[in-house]
Amino acid sequence: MKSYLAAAVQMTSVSDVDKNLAQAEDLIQLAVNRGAELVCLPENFPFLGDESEKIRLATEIAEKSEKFLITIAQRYQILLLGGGFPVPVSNASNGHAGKMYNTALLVGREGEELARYRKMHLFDVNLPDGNTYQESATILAGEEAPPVYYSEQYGNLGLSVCYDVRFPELYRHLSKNGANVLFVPAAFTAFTGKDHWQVLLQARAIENTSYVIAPAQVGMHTPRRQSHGHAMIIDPWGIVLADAGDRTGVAIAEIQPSRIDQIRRQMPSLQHRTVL
Ligand SMILES: O=C(O)CNC(=O)[C@H](CS)NC(=O)CCC(=O)C(=O)O
Repeated sequence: MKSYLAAAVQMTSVSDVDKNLAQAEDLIQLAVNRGAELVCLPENFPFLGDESEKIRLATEIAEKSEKFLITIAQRYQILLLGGGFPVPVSNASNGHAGKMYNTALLVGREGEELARYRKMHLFDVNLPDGNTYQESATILAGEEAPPVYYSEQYGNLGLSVCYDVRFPELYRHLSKNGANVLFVPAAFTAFTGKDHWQVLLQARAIENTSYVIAPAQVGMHTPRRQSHGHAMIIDPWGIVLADAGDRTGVAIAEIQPSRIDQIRRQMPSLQHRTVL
């Protein structure tokens, strides 16, 4: 593994797929110009809007998103994570007609698929601010544990999506399988984000002595849907290395193998796990 720059993109996706992909490319270009070799896009990067429109556009969103990730990874010669987009369930005869998986896809420099993960934990929550979220109305929960992509150059990259961050056992699974860089692409609500987002991310970094790369949605998507922002990169000690604040942009930081080794020597908690 080498030292390299990683970027967590922060954007405001709306219900216009082409506009979102254009915004994503602008921000990827910004990150690449600053030297990033691994760039991560947030959950819902190609679409964030009305649920019925998402269902109507699902096939188009899925196709355009995959094509975009492949084309852009090749064009800029980067590793590119698409942090979450709907992919229609292929076998519609199994009782899940019209449902989708909230899918994260990691693509390599030649446009090759490196890893894929279907979000396991669905955000079915009524918030005290009056907003209700029923992700399971349109999304089917993934049934396979998240993968680790083992890279000689970039480290062992563990996948997850958004609400997963509240389930530490998922990250334990990743670190047990060797992950030392964890992706948490998100569209965190403004309401929960202000109190929970950074704390949860730092906890996942500290307890797994791993880097956390957390791209984010920010701002108003619809008149009722606002995201918290603060895309960030956190080191294995839990220190926030970069924070994109509350506007669109990129959080960029160096991922250093020597830092992972150092922290895992200083705080060998992964070696002290007991079976409960
Ligand atoms: O709605 C869509 O179009 C796509 N899905 C999302 O944006 C997902 C599910 S609603 N958002 C989250 O998981 C937020 C979690 C969160 O904010 C928390 O855990 O506090």
